[in-house]
Amino acid sequence: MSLTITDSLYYWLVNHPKILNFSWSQGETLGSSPLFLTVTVISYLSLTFLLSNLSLPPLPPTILKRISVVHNLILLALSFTMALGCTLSTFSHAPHLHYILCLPLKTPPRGPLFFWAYIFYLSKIVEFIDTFLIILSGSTKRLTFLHVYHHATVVIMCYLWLHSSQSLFPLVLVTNSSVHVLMYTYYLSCALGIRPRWKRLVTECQIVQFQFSFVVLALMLYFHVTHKGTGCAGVWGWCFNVVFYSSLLALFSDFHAKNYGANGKMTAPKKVA
Ligand SMILES: CC(C)(COP(=O)(O)OP(=O)(O)OC[C@H]1O[C@@H](n2cnc3c(N)ncnc32)[C@H](O)[C@@H]1OP(=O)(O)O)[C@@H](O)C(=O)NCCC(=O)NCCSC(=O)CC(=O)O
Repeated sequence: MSLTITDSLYYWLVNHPKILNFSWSQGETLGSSPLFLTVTVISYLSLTFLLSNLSLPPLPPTILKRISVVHNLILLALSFTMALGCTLSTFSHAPHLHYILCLPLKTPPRGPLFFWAYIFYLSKIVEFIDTFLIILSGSTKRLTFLHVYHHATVVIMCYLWLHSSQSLFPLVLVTNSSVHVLMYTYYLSCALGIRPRWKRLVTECQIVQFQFSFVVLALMLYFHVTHKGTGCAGVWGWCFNVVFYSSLLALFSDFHAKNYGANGKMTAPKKVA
């Protein structure tokens, strides 16, 4: 029985023909052109700026609650599936651990690992809805620089992963999707009217994931420099990730200090379940 479940999981998340034969081809795959990326990011930023300055009346709470519940459920399920799919793909398609930290130069962006990188990229566009939920709730003070900067920049990072076959993306993808399972469970509970006591744990898991990313980035650099021959694929993406994760680590540390204070207590406590 357990063998059947494992076989089904491998079929649907790794060996399905659509996954096995996936290929990111520049300009052909949906979302793979630089124009698509530019229009997507500029539209997100413009719409966010416009809608937040229009002083729209907030959506009635019951409607907002229903939309939030559906949106958070979708992203919770998607994050779980991406973490599992990419983990299983790594086990069955990475020849050795070294491979996921240092892809050989000119690795073509195809097969299961890149399929999950592509789904992850598209999921970051779906996450734009988070921003519109904040605007539609009327709590624009929650529309922080951290939030908008993160949502706009992470899409560019995922595009670069695919475009440059960036080494180490499988580890970052699995870590981030796992943290997002926790984060969307938190948001789902809030939308259902239950405010979890473990908000701080979510923030701390996010901070640990950024710290862990630096370990992974350092390992990739080590392999790149010491690798006999050509080094690892995606060194420009590596530079982008260093800058992006450093900024997120600083912003999240600041968020942590402001929200939970130096003694670990929430500075502005809300009703908890
Ligand atoms: C605990 C956090 C996850 C969230 O902190 P916040 O202070 O934003 O959270 P909060 O307690 O005010 O959120 C609860 C409110 O959000 C509403 N809400 C429900 N679903 C939502 C959704 N999908 N997106 C945004 N808001 C949502 C709830 O109904 C509730 O409204 P009400 O209060 O009215 O009942 C934190 O660690 C964090 O990430 N803070 C940064 C802000 C942010 O935007 N994070 C997400 C993207 S960054 C990211 O994702 C990094 C990563 O990759 O890990």
